[in-house]
Amino acid sequence: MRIREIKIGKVSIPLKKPFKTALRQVNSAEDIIIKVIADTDEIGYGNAPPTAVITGDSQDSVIAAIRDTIGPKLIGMDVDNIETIMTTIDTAMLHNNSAKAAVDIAVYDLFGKLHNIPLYKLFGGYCNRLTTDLTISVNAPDEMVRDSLEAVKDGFTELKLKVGTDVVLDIQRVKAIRQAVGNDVKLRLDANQGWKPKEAVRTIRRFEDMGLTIELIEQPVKAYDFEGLKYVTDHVETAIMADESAFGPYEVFQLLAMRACDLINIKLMKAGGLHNAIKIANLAETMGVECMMGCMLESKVGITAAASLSAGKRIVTKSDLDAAVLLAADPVIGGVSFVKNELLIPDAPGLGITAIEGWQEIK
Ligand SMILES: C[C@H](N)C(=O)N[C@H](CCC(=O)O)C(=O)O
Ligand SMILES: [Mg+2]
Repeated sequence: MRIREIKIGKVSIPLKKPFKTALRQVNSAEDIIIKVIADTDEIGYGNAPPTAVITGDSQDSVIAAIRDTIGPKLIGMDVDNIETIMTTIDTAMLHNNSAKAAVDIAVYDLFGKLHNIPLYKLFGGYCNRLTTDLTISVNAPDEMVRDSLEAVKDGFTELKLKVGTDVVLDIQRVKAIRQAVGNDVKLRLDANQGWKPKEAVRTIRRFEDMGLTIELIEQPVKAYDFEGLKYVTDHVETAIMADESAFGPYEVFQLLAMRACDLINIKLMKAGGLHNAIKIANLAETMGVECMMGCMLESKVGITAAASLSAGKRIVTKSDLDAAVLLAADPVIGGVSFVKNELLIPDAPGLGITAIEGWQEIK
């Protein structure tokens, strides 16, 4: 099976509610969905939601990287030679990790189809269902309480609360939500780089003194501030997770060597795809550091790829794969299915995706 052509399309999917973090606010998921087509007419699907504030990628940069630089190098390559394909993607250009991720996911999808194996089994087959949290956007405390209660009513037992805009408000937010949802719901926080190191320590200690029982806190400080992240990790009891700091395998290697965090959030769009995400999981496992599989605001293509890796690997013990739940529509036929807070991974070959409704090629 050889790669014959790569087609690129855009989808714009409205969100059920505006998505707000300390870094950005959006009302829709703007995803690039690609088709890598083999000489057998088999299609591998991949996606790249450009998240400029986190990865530096825009729609135009993703399209140009795939169309003009990465894609042409792959035409005619044998899908069975996946190791060489992955090196070709990785070395085609610097950065542009979301574009690389889209192509990498689609090639893995084809590889799974070629060998008639679902990707979660290819990656280790540890389990075939996952529990995801649901993200609560950062808003006024009463609005976040309403959103949290609605999520619990819908069956979510783990909530990821966005904070990081104002420490005084953040304490009010978390206190009000803990009081409203009770002690059986797990609360994880994501500050999306919004705090300074000392401010983070003071705030997290307040949560601890108030007995708010926070499972983990994602990315309290700036992505580049590894020393600041370590300072926070060393000075609080609560588990600290690196997200934006934990970009690709090299950054994760550095964070692990520094013991700068307790947990790693793996995202395909930061890592540049499944190939590098596997390296991250292996590095973390070597150091005994558990991982969460996270996502951007993206279609079910990327969620299925991320869920397949998460289900395959034992070291990935947590999932923040809620993007498809936040979307008001799902154009992806096949892939993972959602039952309340559970993702069920299909046993079909590759990603198990058969079509994208309304997908239109852009030239
Ligand atoms: C959607 C997911 N639950 C999430 O919160 N991801 C964010 C970044 C996503 C974005 O801004 O599009 C995160 O973990 O920081
Ligand atoms: Mg995060």
